[in-house]
Amino acid sequence: MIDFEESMEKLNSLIVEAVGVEKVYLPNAQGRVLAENIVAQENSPEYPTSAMDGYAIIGSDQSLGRLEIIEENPAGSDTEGLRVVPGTAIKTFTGALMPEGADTLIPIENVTVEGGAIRIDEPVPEGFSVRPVGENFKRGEVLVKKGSTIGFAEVGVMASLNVVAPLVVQKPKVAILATGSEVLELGECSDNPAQIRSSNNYTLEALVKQHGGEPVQMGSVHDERAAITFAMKEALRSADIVVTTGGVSVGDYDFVKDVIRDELGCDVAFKGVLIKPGQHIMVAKRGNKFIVALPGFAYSSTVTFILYVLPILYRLQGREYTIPVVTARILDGYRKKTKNKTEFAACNLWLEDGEYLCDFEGKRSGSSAIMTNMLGDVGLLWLNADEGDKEAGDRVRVVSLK
Ligand SMILES: Nc1nc2c(c(=O)[nH]1)N[C@H]1C(S)=C(S)[C@@H](COP(=O)(O)OP(=O)(O)OC[C@H]3O[C@@H](n4cnc5c(N)ncnc54)[C@H](O)[C@@H]3O)O[C@H]1N2
Ligand code: MOO
Repeated sequence: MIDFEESMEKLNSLIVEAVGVEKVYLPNAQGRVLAENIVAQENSPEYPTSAMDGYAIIGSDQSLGRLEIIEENPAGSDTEGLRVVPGTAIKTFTGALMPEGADTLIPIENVTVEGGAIRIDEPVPEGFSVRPVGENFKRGEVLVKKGSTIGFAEVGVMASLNVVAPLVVQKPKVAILATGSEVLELGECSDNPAQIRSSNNYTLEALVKQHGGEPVQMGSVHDERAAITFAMKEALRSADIVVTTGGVSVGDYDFVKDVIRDELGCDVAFKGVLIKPGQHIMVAKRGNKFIVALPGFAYSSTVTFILYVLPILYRLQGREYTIPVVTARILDGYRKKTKNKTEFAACNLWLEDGEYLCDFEGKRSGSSAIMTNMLGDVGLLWLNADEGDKEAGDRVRVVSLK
């Protein structure tokens, strides 16, 4: 077994070619990763524009006290031919272009209309309520950077630029296959008490979706060499990454590791890492496809997916990935379970008065089967192989899973 640091070096040195790009209709691009810089092709606004309902005037004319209303200028109308000359005002509404000659918008609340004129009740500073050219953005500015995840603001900014279909990164396909003769699929009837529900493949499907991949849900297969080989060959046909759970440790029915080596002829990057959970993890390549075999326990497969599959998934999208870590103060201490392994323990993690705090209240101890420890505001206390127990008040490193 190699140590955790070496496994990370080996993982990072794998060559990962980013998947392709595609154009997607803007409303459907939410959550996708942008594959181009979005550059403003115009100024916004392109012309000085009124920010209030009122009268377009020459600011210095307010000293005259009374200005003649010569025209009306609603939003969306062409201002060609409209011109404010000294002593006059053009009624102008929010969003309308400022007519030529005017430099100030006096709001309707600041004037009294008397016949065909306005009386200035409360003057405004020159330039008041006029949105200057390029207030929002200027031609040539990069407004949304390549690599950004498209959220509501990105959608809004692109819509304002008439970007109908931005170029986005294709979603890498991640095939997920659970193995185990004891596992039952969702909804499947049980015919003996030794069976358990398969949760791994659904946990991992959720993680794939959350991190920009397209899951290819393959369900589960029994611990049979031929069935595993068949399913993995199928998976390799369509997916960029094939993730399996179970069948990687030392039992007589743990065939996954053998199938990867012997039946599929993959190049194994590493098998076995000094970590808890997940020591039996295997990472391999076949051509430009990745095979990551995770241990069967629910907690182990989840943690190792986060540590070993997410970096590949991100790099396939052309994105950087580093394990998201915060420094927290531990409130109740932690007894390290291993002497020579890097340990990841599910803890509660929260922010209070600008400081991260963590504790183990409500967390169960036992085997790596315990998935309920991942519920709620969870983090992973990260202890290096050479670290020991942590006492209440210690500063610790925690992987943030928000
Ligand atoms: N003699 C040894 N026994 C074990 C060792 C070892 O080093 N020597 N390692 C233990 C560790 S650590 C782990 S982790 C597991 C990993 O074993 P496998 O990857 O071969 O996984 P399985 O044996 O197939 O399953 C382990 C466990 O997880 C349950 N499981 C399996 N699939 C699912 C699923 N889809 N959803 C939920 N739970 C699942 C399965 O029922 C088993 O209880 O090996 C230890 N043994
Ligand atoms: O690899 Mo196991 O996950 O330590 O229980």
